[in-house]
Amino acid sequence: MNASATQAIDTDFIGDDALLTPAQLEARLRAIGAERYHDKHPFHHLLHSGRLNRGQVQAWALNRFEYQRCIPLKDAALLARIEDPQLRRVWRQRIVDHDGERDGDGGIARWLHLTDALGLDRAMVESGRALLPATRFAVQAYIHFVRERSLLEAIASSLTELFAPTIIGQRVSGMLANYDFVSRQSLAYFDSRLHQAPQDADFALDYVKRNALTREQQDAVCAALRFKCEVLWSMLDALHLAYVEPRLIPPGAFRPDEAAA
Ligand SMILES: O=C(O)c1cc(C(=O)O)c2c(n1)C(=O)C(=O)c1cc(C(=O)O)[nH]c1-2
Repeated sequence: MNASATQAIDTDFIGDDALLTPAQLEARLRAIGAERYHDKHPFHHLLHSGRLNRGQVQAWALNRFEYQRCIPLKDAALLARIEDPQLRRVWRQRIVDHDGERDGDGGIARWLHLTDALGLDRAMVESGRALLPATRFAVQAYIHFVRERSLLEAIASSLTELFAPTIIGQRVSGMLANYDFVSRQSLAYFDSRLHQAPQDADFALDYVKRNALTREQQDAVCAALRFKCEVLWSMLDALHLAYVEPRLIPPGAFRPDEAAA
């Protein structure tokens, strides 16, 4: 689909209530990402273009760890509600990807290599005690959404991953080019995500296209993706307000100047 076709779709107002074809549903989902994914957030542009200092990058990695830590919790909540063994078999791989098969393996461990490499204290990172309150609330909102909504909406809420490979590619090349305190090795987390995210997203997209069989379900799928874009967006809003401008760091949250060695 070309860019003008993407922009032509109003992602909030969906005119009539006719059933969409699977291709039309996919086009709507892609239009939501094109408009609302967190690659449009100013904090991401600052991060990728080298305009953050080490303390600000530390704050990003520390807060993103909360998202990483909770992804397997939300996938376990989702898994617990799947009746179909075949679907459960596919979905459980997401938990393995994050937790690994043994200590030191998997996405969470790789994210901790990044926070280590950035000079953050591992116990502080793992404790979550220096998180921004809004990070905590956004991540919890995602877990609650997956627990409480229909399985179809829960699966649809993972569809932000459709848009992740592009931003990950930009992030890795941008951070390597622009920060001398970031090495290829410390960004190893993203190497795995580059092949995991498309597999996960393609599977979830195919699932929602085959299972959203009424217009109401199709609208619910679109709303789930909008919700998830808001989760990611609000996490970056919080980072921007606390660490870029107006530098309003909440009480108890990470203070870069003190921690940056
Ligand atoms: O780096 C990113 O921008 C980014 C975005 C997303 C996303 O779009 O939700 C995920 C990830 N990374 C990621 O690493 C990850 O494991 C992940 C799991 C999920 C999910 O909703 O199940 N999203 C994402």
